[in-house]
Amino acid sequence: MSEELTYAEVAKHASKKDLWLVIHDKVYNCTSFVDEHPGGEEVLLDVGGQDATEAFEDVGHSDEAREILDGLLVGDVKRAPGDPAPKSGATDKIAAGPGGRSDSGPGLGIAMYAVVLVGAAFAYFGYTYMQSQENK
Ligand code: HEM
Repeated sequence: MSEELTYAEVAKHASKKDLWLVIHDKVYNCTSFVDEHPGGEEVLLDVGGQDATEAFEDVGHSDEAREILDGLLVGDVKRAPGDPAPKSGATDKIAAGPGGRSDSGPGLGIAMYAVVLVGAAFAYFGYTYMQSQENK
């Protein structure tokens, strides 16, 4: 038998001493696990009282991690209209880490080429201008 909890109810449990997470529409009480989490307490606190489905899945947690989840189950979440959609939370920061930064790499590369080209063009025209002045 599992309890049905509203989103508003889950949102009340967002502190380190009382931490619930929603993953795949199920509510987990992670209070006892915060200190043991191999990924650190910070990421769990970031998504405390919220939907952590995306954050949890983005990391690609092992089956072992999923077994731990089973032991923390409190109940099912009952979504009401206007409840927040699943969000990625802390994973944004992780995605923007070494892997995420490479995404902006190609864009920056093109910008760098443009700067070099424009610089070279200025240098060329400046040089020819000075030459023409000298020849006067
Ligand atoms: C109650 C929910 C969670 C449980 C039971 C859990 C459990 C675990 C476990 C057992 C590991 C070790 C690696 C593995 O077995 O996959 C791990 C690693 C990790 N977890 Fe979680 N996790 C939870 C939620 C989250 C959330 C919401 C995030 C948010 C981003 C997160 C981020 C990470 C990261 C970044 C690692 C990698 C740590 C490393 O390899 O240095 N976890 N987690």
